[in-house]
Amino acid sequence: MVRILVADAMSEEGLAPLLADPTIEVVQKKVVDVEDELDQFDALLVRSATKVTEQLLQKMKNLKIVGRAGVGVDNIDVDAATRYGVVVINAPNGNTISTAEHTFAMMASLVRRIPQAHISVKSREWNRSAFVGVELFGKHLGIIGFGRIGSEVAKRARAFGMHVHVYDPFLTKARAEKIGVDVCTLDELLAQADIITVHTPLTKETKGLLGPKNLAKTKKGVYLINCARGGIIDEQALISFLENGHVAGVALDVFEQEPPGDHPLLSFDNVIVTPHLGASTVEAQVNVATQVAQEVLTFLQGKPVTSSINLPTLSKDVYEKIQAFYTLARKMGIVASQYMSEPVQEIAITYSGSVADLETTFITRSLLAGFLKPRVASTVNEVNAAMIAKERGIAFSEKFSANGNDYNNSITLTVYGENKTFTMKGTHIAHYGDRIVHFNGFAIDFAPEGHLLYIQHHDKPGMIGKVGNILGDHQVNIATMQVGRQEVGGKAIMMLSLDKPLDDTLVETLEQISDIDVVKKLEV
Ligand SMILES: NC(=O)C1=CN([C@@H]2O[C@H](COP(=O)(O)OP(=O)(O)OC[C@H]3O[C@@H](n4cnc5c(N)ncnc54)[C@H](O)[C@@H]3O)[C@@H](O)[C@H]2O)C=CC1
Ligand SMILES: O=C(O)C(=O)COP(=O)(O)O
Repeated sequence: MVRILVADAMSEEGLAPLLADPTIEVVQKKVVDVEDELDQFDALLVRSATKVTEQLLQKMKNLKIVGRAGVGVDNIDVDAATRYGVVVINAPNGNTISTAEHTFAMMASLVRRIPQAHISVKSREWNRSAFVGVELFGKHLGIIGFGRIGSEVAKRARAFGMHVHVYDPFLTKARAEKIGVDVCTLDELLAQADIITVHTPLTKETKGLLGPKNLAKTKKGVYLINCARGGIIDEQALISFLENGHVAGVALDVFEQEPPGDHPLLSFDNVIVTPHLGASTVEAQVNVATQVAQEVLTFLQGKPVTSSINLPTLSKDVYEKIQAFYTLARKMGIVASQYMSEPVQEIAITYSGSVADLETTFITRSLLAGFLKPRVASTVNEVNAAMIAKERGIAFSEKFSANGNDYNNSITLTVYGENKTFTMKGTHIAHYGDRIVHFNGFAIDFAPEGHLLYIQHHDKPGMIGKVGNILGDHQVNIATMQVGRQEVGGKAIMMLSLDKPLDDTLVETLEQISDIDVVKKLEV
């Protein structure tokens, strides 16, 4: 039974596919209420309230995936999740419209002082002259961060007859032209805008982006809006610029600390606030919960997820094309790691023929995961394989060749160890399966599966018989056997597939046969 912890409030309608699955148990409780069972969950679904820290990840020993029903993953320690091999996914566009609409609602409320007027009338006052606002029409709106939400805000601003100026260092000219906005530098935006709204993620670069220096570059009487993340507008600087009257008003949906408690900003009459409500609509909540529920289900079925933060993203089509090579690569990694039972400095992978045209990042990670699995105690998978390889000082590289060298496709793996180098080549043949066609300098043809026994020996009559007799005497049945040699009477190899794993003592017995140089058990 798969167990999923839904730690923040989420739409039941969105979670329906998980709730309806009889193989899944969904527990809808806060983390603090399931402290004793944390190691029993396979998946964790959160919004922004639950902090997915390294400590929590450590406790959730069985966790495979974290689903963020929303956009921002700043409440999740993605690096730690990656290290632990936990996939992190989000629902990037389910709440875009709701947040853009909320931003607009805040903008209109801010310039027309609707919250203040509302409180006044509710207090039985009728003070029309105290609430004279300004129009949005004809005003210059500066949008910092022109992604999904920023661009939806721009569309609405244009409908209101506003001039839209955009600053986003990652925005391509082509996209800006298509949407028809004025792309400018941050300084230009700060100097021109009557209203500034921020729609970036919270990163090292955007933290305090509107701090004392940049706020000083804004027009006197500017209005500011933050429906993205607390801290993009520096709260201390904001207080100073409100106190000196430079900033005419502020609308905040988000805070550096949430909830903000008794924050000084809350004392200003011209600061209007909501408790992180950007995504809080029925529609957005159904959208984001549906997206993460579907993705988690897909993931638990062993299929590729499309909105992962720490995995290469694959479409279903691409996944279907790479799946065979993904499996072949994994097996090659497992075999190579056991054969090269020594410290390794570099792994070079060459993709040839049809596989060279595919998205190979995932295939490479699969190979690395296979290679590292016997060497590391912790979970290793596609999520953290590249990171673990780097941590262990194992460099890896990919090369591509259009020519498959007699094969429609092939993956050649070269492992550089401290004392030796090992090469193997594998191919995937439709309706036949995975085959290793070169092994350690020998042409051969075997399936990388099950209990394999590799023997390197001198090409002499009777060698196969000697091995066969010993295995037979110990009730070990040989399922298949492939042989290869470099030249008559030279070095030769046998690759045996056995019906059961071999005891180490038997390996030692085989090693003692004269003319046998190497015996390796390879378990795939
Ligand atoms: N208040 C709420 O309830 C919600 C808040 N959000 C927040 O809104 C923000 C935007 O979300 P989306 O538009 O979906 O994200 P997005 O990823 O589509 O857009 C972010 C944009 O910011 C730009 N950017 C990154 N660094 C920048 C920098 N230093 N200066 C200027 N631009 C920069 C990126 O190029 C990108 O175009 C996020 O912080 C998200 O967490 C999202 C949904 C709901
Ligand atoms: O999606 C986002 O980034 C949000 O900020 C929404 O947060 P929430 O899911 O409403 O806690």
